[in-house]
Amino acid sequence: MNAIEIKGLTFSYGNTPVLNGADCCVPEGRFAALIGANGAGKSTLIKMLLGELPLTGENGTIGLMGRELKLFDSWSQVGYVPQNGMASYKDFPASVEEIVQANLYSRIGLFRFGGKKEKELVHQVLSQVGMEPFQKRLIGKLSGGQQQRVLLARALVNQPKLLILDEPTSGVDKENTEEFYRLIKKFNREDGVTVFMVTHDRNCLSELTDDVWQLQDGVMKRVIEERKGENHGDI
Ligand SMILES: Nc1ncnc2c1ncn2[C@@H]1O[C@H](COP(=O)(O)OP(=O)(O)OP(=O)(O)O)[C@@H](O)[C@H]1O
Repeated sequence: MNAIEIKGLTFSYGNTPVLNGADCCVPEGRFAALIGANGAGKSTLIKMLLGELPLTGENGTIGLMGRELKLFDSWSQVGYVPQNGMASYKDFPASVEEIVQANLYSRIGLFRFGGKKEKELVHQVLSQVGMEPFQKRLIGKLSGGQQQRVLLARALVNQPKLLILDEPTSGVDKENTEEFYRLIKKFNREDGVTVFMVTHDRNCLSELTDDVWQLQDGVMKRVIEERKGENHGDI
């Protein structure tokens, strides 16, 4: 089964076309990267995948986990890590554990507090990403790299089958970037989570990914795998 299947996807902001018949598929269990120049439409494509931008019959089709997007309702199977997720929320009044637990709302209910089981899940996933010691800290008081690890824990707390990341290490230092990559590689290789990651960091491609897709002129093509160890720098 394909975790993601995109066929003939088109999208315009007003009269400005961004996607122009994009096709792509990510089989279950794979680690795929999406690369492309600034403004190529990568974030637009991610927003369409997440149902944040409208998809009509004329825009082509998107399948998630074998279901058409408009019929898809298993959103707890999809984890999402945005770019610089907490950068604009320096004073956000929530602790690390509250941020992660909030993503369990579909099982807890919006106006209820989590029980022992939910708290255990939160602590378990924070410990997997090395952030358990920070669980009581306010999210806005952590470094960018630490915040991204918390957002990874938040995405993983529902044990998703598909993890979508939009430039998750942008603005994060080298050491934290490597740690972040080590974590997602582990979740992909050991737990079988399918990964679809937008990135400008070509150095990570050969080490991490099974497939690399490039978005250019509104269409997607699979590009030849990078050779391990070659340094192509940023796109
Ligand atoms: N809400 C919007 N309204 C109008 N145009 C938009 C909107 N969002 C993005 N665009 C335009 O659509 C194009 C694609 O933007 P998008 O953010 O998807 O590119 P990207 O590949 O993610 O870029 P980057 O690598 O810089 O993050 C750009 O030309 C951008 O200016």
